[in-house]
Amino acid sequence: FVPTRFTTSMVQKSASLTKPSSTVLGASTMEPTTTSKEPTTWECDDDLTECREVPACDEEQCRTSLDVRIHGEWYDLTGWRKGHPAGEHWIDYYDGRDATEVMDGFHSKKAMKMLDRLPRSKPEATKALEQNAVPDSNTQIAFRKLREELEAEGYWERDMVHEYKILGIWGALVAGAAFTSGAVPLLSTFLLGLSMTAAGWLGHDYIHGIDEYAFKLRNFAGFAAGLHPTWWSDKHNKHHALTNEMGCDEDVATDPFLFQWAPDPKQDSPLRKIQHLIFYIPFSFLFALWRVDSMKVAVDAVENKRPGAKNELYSLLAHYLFVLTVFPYTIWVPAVFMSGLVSALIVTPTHQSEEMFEEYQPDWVTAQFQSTRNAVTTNPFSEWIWGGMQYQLEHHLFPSMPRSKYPSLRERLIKFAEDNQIPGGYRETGEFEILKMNWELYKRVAEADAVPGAPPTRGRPGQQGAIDSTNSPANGISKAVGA
Ligand code: HEM
Repeated sequence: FVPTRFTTSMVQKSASLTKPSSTVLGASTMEPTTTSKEPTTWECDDDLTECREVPACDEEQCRTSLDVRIHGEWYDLTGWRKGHPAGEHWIDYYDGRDATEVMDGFHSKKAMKMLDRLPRSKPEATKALEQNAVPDSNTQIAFRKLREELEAEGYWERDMVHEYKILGIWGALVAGAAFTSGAVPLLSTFLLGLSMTAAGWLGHDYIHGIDEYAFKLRNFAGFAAGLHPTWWSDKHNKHHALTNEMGCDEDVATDPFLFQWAPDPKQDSPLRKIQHLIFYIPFSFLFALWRVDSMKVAVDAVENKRPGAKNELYSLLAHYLFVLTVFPYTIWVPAVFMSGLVSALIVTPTHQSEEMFEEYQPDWVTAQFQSTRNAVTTNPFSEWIWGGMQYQLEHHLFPSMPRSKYPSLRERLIKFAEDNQIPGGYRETGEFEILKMNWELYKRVAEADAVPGAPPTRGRPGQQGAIDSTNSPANGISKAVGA
């Protein structure tokens, strides 16, 4: 962890010369006469009466410092950002912001300990950063206390009987599908479809997990469901960090087939008007599309040398080798569509009918309560097939906690919501009622007129867009204090 600072002198020089109404011309336009080896740019006043030569800087060089607050302490992550195992786009987004909840939510004990070795922000920067950052709310502070209590009570310890039971059910379904594939193809398709949905939830558990058991099974999603762990981690953790944030959370970016709010006419689609009548078609494609995305990211991850990329690719190849050898395509293709439909019916209603946010939500805890609704299951089959997603709020607040612990959190979270006066409180609705709520939303949006200027579903700066550091609230501060 030796921090290597990016060049800042060029940035400060460039910043001091920049005027709001200036035009920047590329070197090729103005033919600079410099002999410097550094790339240069010319910056001129609007009327071109006065031009200055300024060194150009690429994205990396232009970055000043990257300061993130975690548990009340500011860390300067500038030198380390490239070392972040999940990619620098994650930490860039929190420049000048509080990242306590995402840090606690996504990381192992080992990662939390690494914090001790990271450099703290300069004291002169800290004061300015603190003034500009949104202060921690009482709800966030109370939530951190609750988390500490739960950790002390052993809520992150796995119940291995439960783990082996759910893994065993998956194995039995695959075996059942294989044995019946010749004699009873319809039953085989049904069992294989159920196994794929179950594999999706198990893979989800393991990739979120922060213990040795989960780390060992990280590639299960690739082998058993054909879903790539890094692809899933990027997409799904973004959904956890920025739940229902319009333009950032890809789980609510389902257009042009399904819309959760009336779009701008430019983003509209004729399909919207009938979305409540055809929703099951895009739902059925969920896993098929995820498999295509998984393959793309698998290759990309190997090319970009992301951690574990080769093994993740092999797990996908092993999956296809297995299903193509054991099952005829007339069984496994329909099974992919069936499992997609079942999984989409489960994942969509717990967020889509709740609050959508046009802006970044600094109080992540309150935002999770406002954007999430639990489903109350009515029978043991539902309790199993929902795969822990019925406890969506517990899962969103504590993504790395084993799912078997969620039911016992209900009373505590109800009290937490009351004590902290969270708007809407602890939200839960019967499993069929919640599906109806989702369908009614699709219908309402289908019947609404397009709204000029409505927020887009994609393309707002989220973690992936954060590499453009203009999005960073800390940008100006770092320059001002020369940090
Ligand atoms: C600033 C906000 C941060 C965000 C939003 C973030 C997000 C993430 C995400 C999404 C993952 C992937 C999790 C998975 O797929 O299992 C990850 C992994 C990881 N991150 Fe971060 N991260 C942040 C800061 C940090 C910092 C400051 C450190 C070091 C102190 C760190 C160390 C790690 C490590 C070691 C992993 C690998 C998994 C683990 O051991 O927990 N991250 N991070």
